[in-house]
Amino acid sequence: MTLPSLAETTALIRHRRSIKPVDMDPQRPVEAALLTELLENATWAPNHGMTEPWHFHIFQGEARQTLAESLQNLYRQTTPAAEFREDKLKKMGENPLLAPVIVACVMERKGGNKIPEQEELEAMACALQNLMLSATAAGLASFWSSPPVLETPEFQTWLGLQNTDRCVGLMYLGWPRPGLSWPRSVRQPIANKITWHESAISTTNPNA
Ligand SMILES: Cc1cc2nc3c(=O)[nH]c(=O)nc-3n(C[C@H](O)[C@H](O)[C@H](O)COP(=O)(O)O)c2cc1C
Repeated sequence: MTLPSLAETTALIRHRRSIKPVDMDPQRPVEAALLTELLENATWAPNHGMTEPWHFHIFQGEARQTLAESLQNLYRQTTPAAEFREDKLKKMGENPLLAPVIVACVMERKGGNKIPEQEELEAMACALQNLMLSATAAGLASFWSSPPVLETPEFQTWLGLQNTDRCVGLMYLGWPRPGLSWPRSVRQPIANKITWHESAISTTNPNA
């Protein structure tokens, strides 16, 4: 097996962008075999205790309309009046119809008393990054959306989740619409984010 070089891996990681559903081609399907491969790659994420806490609910075809209507109904039902926004409601109805596939990514709690929930959520984030990088490598656009409605008991009931499960996001996947210019992004210089520890330092608390 030939592994991608570091330069190729770097290029893939830096090429991945959040591409909104409006920039996807809703007419062009994502083949089931490809989608399955991407989701299988997601499951190769690190996970403490090998609990493999993921479950993926795939919405495509007419199921997207059901998802859109349900998101809108749940948003109306669960959003406090002071936070309610017409533009958000509209997007919830539109977005699922703009992408050919939406994957509701669920953390199914498996760790019991041994593995903290936080660690199973962290494993989910690793899985979603695997999914987005694999999608990017295949030429697909991806977008991780996490509207607060996903955290409501009403949404959990609608999707048939246990109350210990958490839907960490809706992953929109699709082919980029023809003519899309791939968005650019920036990151802060890495030097701002690193502290090197090399010389001997005191092992006692200097403030003690
Ligand atoms: C946990 C998580 C949740 C996110 N939820 C949303 C979201 O609800 N809406 C949104 O516009 N972007 C969301 N994003 C995408 C970020 O906005 C995006 O990653 C960021 O702007 C950097 O852009 P890039 O992905 O192109 O590098 C989410 C990302 C993560 C990791």
